[in-house]
Amino acid sequence: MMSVTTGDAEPSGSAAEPYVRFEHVTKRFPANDRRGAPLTALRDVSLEIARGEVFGVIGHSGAGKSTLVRLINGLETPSEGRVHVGPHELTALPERERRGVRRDIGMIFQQFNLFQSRTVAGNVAYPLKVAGVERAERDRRVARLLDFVGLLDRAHDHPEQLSGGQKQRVGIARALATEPSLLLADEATSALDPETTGDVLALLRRVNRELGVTIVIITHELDVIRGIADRVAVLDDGELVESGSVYEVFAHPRTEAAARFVGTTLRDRPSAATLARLRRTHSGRLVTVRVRDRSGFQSALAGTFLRHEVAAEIVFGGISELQDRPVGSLTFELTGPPGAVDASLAALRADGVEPVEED
Ligand SMILES: Nc1ncnc2c1ncn2[C@@H]1O[C@H](COP(=O)(O)OP(=O)(O)OP(=O)(O)O)[C@@H](O)[C@H]1O
Repeated sequence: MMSVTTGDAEPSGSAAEPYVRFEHVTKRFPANDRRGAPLTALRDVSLEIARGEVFGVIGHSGAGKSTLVRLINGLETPSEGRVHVGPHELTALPERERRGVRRDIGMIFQQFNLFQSRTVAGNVAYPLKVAGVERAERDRRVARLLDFVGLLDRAHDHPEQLSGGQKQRVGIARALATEPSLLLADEATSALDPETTGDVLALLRRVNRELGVTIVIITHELDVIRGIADRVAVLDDGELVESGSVYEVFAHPRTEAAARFVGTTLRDRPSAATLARLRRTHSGRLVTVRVRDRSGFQSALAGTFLRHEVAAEIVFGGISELQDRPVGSLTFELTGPPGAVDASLAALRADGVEPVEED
């Protein structure tokens, strides 16, 4: 492990102190032409990001994710509301001090943004040069950083000689060079294949856990959030529609927008086509139940059906894991004496399970 210090950052999970705070932030951009209405990129967004956590922001293209990042690093100012980073309220700071806050924030990008004419070591050294760090100390830090990201043996190569994943490792080393407390990752894995994405996320996890750096990761990919984030906010058309632990938001989305995101990757209700196929081979009533993270959940289900003399056959669904907790849904074909199926469903509802009858 390297000995890079990161200010007063605490290790992941131990702190609830808000580090980044949005208070009713709205960001409008002027219309493209004189007669058009201004464009609202973010509408009344409030959120808190704790020191030491990995916070994901997910949303479709144009949802306002990059605008949110640019408000955190002070490259944009809110039209309404306030943005706090650490003890500072950004809008209240003069530009010179805002630059100081920015120095404590590292950034990585989808297209890596490396200097092609500089070597790997030269890219990592660049921010240290700008900060006036003297040569010997610079060399020491660059070597430590390249060792940390596993690229010490590529120090003298140029970016064009590297794979996408390696380029992003250089990007990460460069972003960490000035020992920031916060790392902003804007679609940092979107140009990478799934396996390389996994490697880069694992590295970011180490940055968080071993160096105590708070990470805000912006993405349109659910798997990225599942792979790394502690908490997540869902942005939809400029509005923050839901936020919470990754498990809460993805296992039990409360809004249509979050459910749309989740439904595309987590196993959920059968599609219309699947349902039509199931109907052809199953004459009983089809009922879907979301898997709950509580012990004995499935035996309780089985017990309820048994008590009501209802035969329950699983015909669709599955269970996977999210943050080490079970998540998924099961579709049953239920058959039994008159009234028994309804009675068993009423018993499930009384027990807090929400069976959904497929029509
Ligand atoms: N400087 C700007 N001037 C005018 N409109 C802007 C500006 N920056 C962003 N927008 C608009 O604000 C909205 C949100 O953009 P933003 O880039 O934040 O979304 P995003 O979620 O990051 O999308 P993507 O994933 O495609 O980058 C878009 O409609 C965009 O066109």
